[in-house]
Amino acid sequence: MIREMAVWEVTAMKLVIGSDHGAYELKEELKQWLSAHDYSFEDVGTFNGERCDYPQVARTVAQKIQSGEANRGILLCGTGIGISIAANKFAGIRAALAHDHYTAKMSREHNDANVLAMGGRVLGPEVAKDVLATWLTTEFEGERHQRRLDQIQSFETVQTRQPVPS
Ligand SMILES: O=C(CO)[C@H](O)[C@H](O)[C@H](O)COP(=O)(O)O
Repeated sequence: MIREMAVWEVTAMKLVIGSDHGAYELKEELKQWLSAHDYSFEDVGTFNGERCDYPQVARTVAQKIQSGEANRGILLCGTGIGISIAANKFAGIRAALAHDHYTAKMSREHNDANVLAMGGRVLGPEVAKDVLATWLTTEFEGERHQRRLDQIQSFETVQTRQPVPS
């Protein structure tokens, strides 16, 4: 059954947010939106518009989720592509690149995405806020989707660069 999350579930969420220079301005806008909606979050940078490397930001956010310091992450770069690729190298991370309301909703209902990736050079701030709000408040459906996530998780135990057994 699909349901929206209860207020206590939303406020208990520990968020971590990070971006590279390509989405620094979007990060600042989204932080204001999060504060206005009573979400608590940690900003791990970048803290200005100077060029930096998105894999480092992805690693910081992924490791905070792995350690339990945060339970959900928001990652932003120019397109959202590189930073989601990097985050998905970390065990237990399900980073979804979302561009609109539908992909944000599906990333939660079907994929239980624990990281939302967006592109600061792709989305305007109002669309990005809608994507974020949707992702934060949509529940995972479980059932058949859990079976598929279990299959994905089983790939994490396979040695890298070895053929994946069928
Ligand atoms: O997705 C990305 C990389 O795959 C991001 O768009 C980065 O923000 C982008 O590559 C940064 O590029 P820049 O020319 O160094 O600004």
